[in-house]
Amino acid sequence: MARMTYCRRGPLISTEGLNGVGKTYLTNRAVETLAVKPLMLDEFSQRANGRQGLGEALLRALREASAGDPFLRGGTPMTETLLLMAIKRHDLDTVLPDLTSGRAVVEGRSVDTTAVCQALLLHPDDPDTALQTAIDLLDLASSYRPLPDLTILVTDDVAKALERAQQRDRRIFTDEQADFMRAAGALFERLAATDPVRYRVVDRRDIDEHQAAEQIRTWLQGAGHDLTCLAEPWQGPGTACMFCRQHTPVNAS
Ligand SMILES: Nc1ncnc2c1ncn2[C@@H]1O[C@H](COP(=O)(O)OP(=O)(O)OP(=O)(O)O)[C@@H](O)[C@H]1O
Ligand SMILES: Cc1cn([C@H]2C[C@H](O)[C@@H](COP(=O)(O)O)O2)c(=O)[nH]c1=O
Repeated sequence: MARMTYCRRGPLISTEGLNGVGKTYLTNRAVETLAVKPLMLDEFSQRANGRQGLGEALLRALREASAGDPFLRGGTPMTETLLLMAIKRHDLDTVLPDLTSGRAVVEGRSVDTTAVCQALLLHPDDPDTALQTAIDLLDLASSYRPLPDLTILVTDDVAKALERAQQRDRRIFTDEQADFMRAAGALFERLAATDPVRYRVVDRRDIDEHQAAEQIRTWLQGAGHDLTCLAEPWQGPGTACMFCRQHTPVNAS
């Protein structure tokens, strides 16, 4: 068994949840009160005309192929899955220097969204198989890049999230898109329950926005402790940490 070595890298944190659930709003409120700010990596919808580079070009290709669908569905779910995972790997590549210097990074959506949305596309009428597929897709994603150290899932009434998303984006979701969102909400919650170590869930049905932001703040503050070295997941045991370059000793247990 590999022995853990502790690393001075910053924590990689993701926020997850449905469109309009308040991930960005609540995280920004939580971060406002932190003395040391994490680097915030934009959600996809914030990137429309901003960044240049390979990640943006891949996202543009997905947008064009899906002709305005909010869930980037172009009809070839596995190809889209691999491109989405490549974008999330690209996101990680862009923040490696920050993480290496010890800074926390918060990604608005990470590979969990990809796993949930693509699993639903592959198994629209079978929630149990969709859950297993989401777990399998996360496993695939974790061979591209390390999973986040902490994932904060924000949940709420789907109808409220939908209303906020529609108002913000000035668009009406079709009934089919609203159904997809409902199914994604249920799958996010089931997926989170499979990994209580990585996930924290904040449910806006139970607490007000001040309490929710305070809860997120506490989790962000606690995320930097006892982080271990991480090798590139596609390399074998005993390879150097991708952040501090230490070699993790490999011990037979
Ligand atoms: N408690 C709140 N009070 C007022 N406005 C809110 C609240 N929560 C969210 N909003 C607003 O609702 C909209 C959706 O919230 P936000 O952009 O944070 O959602 P999101 O989860 O990041 O969504 P997406 O994934 O679609 O980008 C935004 O316009 C935001 O300002
Ligand atoms: C990462 C990712 C995103 N999507 C969808 C979800 C949203 O409808 C849009 C925009 O995302 P934002 O980050 O909330 O701005 O993209 C997806 O379907 N699959 C994914 O992997």
